[in-house]
Amino acid sequence: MPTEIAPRDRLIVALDLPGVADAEAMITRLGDRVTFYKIGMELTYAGGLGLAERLAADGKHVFMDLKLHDIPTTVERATRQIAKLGARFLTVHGFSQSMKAALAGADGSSLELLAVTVMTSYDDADLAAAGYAMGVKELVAKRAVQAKEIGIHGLILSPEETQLVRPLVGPDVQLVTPGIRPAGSDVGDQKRIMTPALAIAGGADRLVVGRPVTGAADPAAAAEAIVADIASAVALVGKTNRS
Ligand SMILES: O=C(O)c1cc(=O)[nH]c(=O)n1[C@@H]1O[C@H](COP(=O)(O)O)[C@@H](O)[C@H]1O
Repeated sequence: MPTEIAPRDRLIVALDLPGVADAEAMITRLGDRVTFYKIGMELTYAGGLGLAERLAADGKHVFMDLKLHDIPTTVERATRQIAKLGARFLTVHGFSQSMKAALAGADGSSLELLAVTVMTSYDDADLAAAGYAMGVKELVAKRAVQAKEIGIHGLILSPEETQLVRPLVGPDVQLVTPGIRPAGSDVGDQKRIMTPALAIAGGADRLVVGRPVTGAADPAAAAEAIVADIASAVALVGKTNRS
């Protein structure tokens, strides 16, 4: 795990909110505590592209979570448009055609691509129902290796798979994990989850957190508590690595 990423920059808050005004109110409440925001499908379809540009211009890191997957020409051309927003990350589903096309579309820009391996709301039974002849761990590992070979910058996976995947992809591929649940928080529709500290201790580089922050009575306090957990886990991992 690269210890040079500041603990605060490891928290990515998912702005899964119904409108730009709601998102702006949340960003104001969170203030300097949060440096990295994810804009997904809900907010994008509610007019969030302008907000993405404004956030990037204001110096925040922006993660466009649009999970591209289509014929290669469409993915490449969509990626080329998204690269103009000034965002740092974009998700693409971890299929070879889509990953290669997104890389071609991002060429010449600073956009980094994250390949979604297996959604954190899926377990082995969900994969079997969708016709896959392998379980979550095997499919995550297979897609991680393909993504690395293609030259993708990072992976979306659950914290349950980081220790399996890190040796397969080496130190330079960023491991970004949703499925984060501070102890005692609602699991909701997530199936593969872990606390912030355990996720970092297990080798996640950055954590995506939505409802545990945006649905908290005090989102700023919730974000600050997660950053504190991340900082303690990073310190612990640093000590273990040195010993
Ligand atoms: O690509 C993602 O960000 C993503 C992939 C995945 O496998 N699971 C997953 O939960 N996400 C996103 O991460 C966020 C998690 O939100 P919470 O469950 O509210 O913390 C949501 O915005 C999801 O769309």
